[in-house]
Amino acid sequence: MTPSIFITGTDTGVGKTIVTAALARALRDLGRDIGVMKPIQTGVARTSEGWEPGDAEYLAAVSSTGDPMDLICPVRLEAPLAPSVAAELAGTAVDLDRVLASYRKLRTRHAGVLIEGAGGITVPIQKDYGMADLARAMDLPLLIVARPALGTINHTALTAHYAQAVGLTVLGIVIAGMPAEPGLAERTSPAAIEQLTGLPVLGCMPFDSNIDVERGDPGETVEWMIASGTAQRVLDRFSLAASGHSNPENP
Ligand SMILES: Nc1ncnc2c1ncn2[C@@H]1O[C@H](COP(=O)(O)OP(=O)(O)OP(=O)(O)O)[C@@H](O)[C@H]1O
Ligand SMILES: C[C@H](N)[C@H](N)CCCCCC(=O)O
Ligand SMILES: [Mg+2]
Repeated sequence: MTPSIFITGTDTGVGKTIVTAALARALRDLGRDIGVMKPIQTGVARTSEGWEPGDAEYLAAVSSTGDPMDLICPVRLEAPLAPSVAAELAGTAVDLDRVLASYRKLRTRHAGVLIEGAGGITVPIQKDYGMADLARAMDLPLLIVARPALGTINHTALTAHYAQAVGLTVLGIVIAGMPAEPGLAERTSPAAIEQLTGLPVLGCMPFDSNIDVERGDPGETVEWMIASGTAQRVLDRFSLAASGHSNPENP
């Protein structure tokens, strides 16, 4: 089964783009027809040649899906803020019809699509419409990307509980940027998160100094996605959720 997943994070800057790109490339390498999407990108400057590159360009470069950039990233805003706030500053509103039309088009071009949100799950896109509403409108389960450092238990549990409270299915958690020599918090948080949330930590991606976002170089993260079994665990969790069971311990 080819998955479509909405990738959210416990915060901005936690590694959603790095994880989404590596997962998309890994799933494509495993033979899955996957597209990528960054529906709303904020914090990118408009130049005389168009928009400066952002997450969408990294996702496109790493995954090589070959889709037009205006489908991968239909809405861009200059201010490095939540979409609703950035749109208001620009004197506009996020065009949700355009976002959903692009998503539907990508779904016709691929068997599955990985969608990267902006910031965390409660971030507003319009007044009274946030990332969780978008995930629901797309009818997608979530993957949560979290930091390895102290504080991540609380941020991850809050994200998971909020998502589930508004009716979203959470497939699991990927921790991004695990240091080569993890401290006590980094070593113990994954198990604590699993215990607290009842959700699986599907992988702890190592910190990779070879990642070069501007050059579209994912370092070793694609190989890690496959070799660590993380890509396969994501596939398994998606299949389980699609068959109506969200808890692998109780299939
Ligand atoms: N595994 C990793 N190894 C090394 N650096 C990482 C790793 N994961 C993330 N980073 C670093 O953290 C930065 C932020 O990650 P990323 O851009 O994926 O965050 P994000 O959650 O997508 O943020 P945004 O909300 O802006 O979309 C990256 O530019 C990268 O330098
Ligand atoms: C600009 C940044 N990199 C993201 N694209 C947007 C993050 C919005 C976070 C809003 C918030 O939670 O305060
Ligand atoms: Mg990102």
